[in-house]
Amino acid sequence: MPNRTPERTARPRRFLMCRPTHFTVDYAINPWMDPERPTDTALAVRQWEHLHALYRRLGHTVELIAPLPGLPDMVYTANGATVLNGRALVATFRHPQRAGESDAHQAWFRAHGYREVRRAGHVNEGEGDLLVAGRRVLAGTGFRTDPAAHAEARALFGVQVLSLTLVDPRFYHLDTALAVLDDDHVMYYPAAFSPDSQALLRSLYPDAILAGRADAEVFGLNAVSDGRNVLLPEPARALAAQLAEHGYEPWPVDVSELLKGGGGPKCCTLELRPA
Ligand SMILES: CN(C)C(=N)NCCC[C@H](N)C(=O)O
Repeated sequence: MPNRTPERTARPRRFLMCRPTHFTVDYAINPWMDPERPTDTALAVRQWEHLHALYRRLGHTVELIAPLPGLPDMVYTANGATVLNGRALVATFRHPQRAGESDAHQAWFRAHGYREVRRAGHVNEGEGDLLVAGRRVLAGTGFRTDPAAHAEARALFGVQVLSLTLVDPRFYHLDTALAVLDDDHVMYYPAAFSPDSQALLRSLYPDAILAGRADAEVFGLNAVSDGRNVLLPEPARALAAQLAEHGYEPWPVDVSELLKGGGGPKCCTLELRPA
């Protein structure tokens, strides 16, 4: 715990979300998905609506992309692109089941005046693996995004891109194991990373909040921060308490239905960073 709790400041954000109208789990591309387990689309929609309303209540702007039939994972907009300084690097998905989402995102960014919209030339699952942290991008690899995509992001965005290797298949995207809290503060679950990546994270963020296994396993790190308010899955109670000790305001949200697809609040939220 810090000696003096710092004052945290919220910055209004612009997010892209997709209503889970067609949400279901009828294939398994991550260890959380079980097509045998029933899903309740109406409940997923209610949980999503609560998340959407909470962003608006906290003063954020939410834009919407239309859900398409046959793309049940489209609710996880974080995977559709990475957007920085008005440039959108649109995802190229590892699994064919999600490939159709790339066209939908590309069309959305083109229609909304982004100054550069580029389709990734390598497997790149958007903000699932490329997290903007101030003037750098933290980039995950190991299960989904190809390391070559990190170099492509560096070239397009012109910022430092640091590669981090994930080693536990349950934490298959970087945003399941690490959340950016503000430009220079993060929280993460060390065991999800290779020893080299753990050492890099320790040196970059000596005052990071370290999540325990129980909180990581309920997707507590799949969180969205505006610099002060942090939305995270409701069962991650110890992590919420750690956030409060560090001056953040935790907002527990019930995303139990959306977790059946292997995604939480962050997965449902792509940050748009205009020029
Ligand atoms: C935090 N995560 C993992 C995300 N950013 N996205 C969720 C993607 C879920 C989808 N069924 C898949 O496996 O691709």
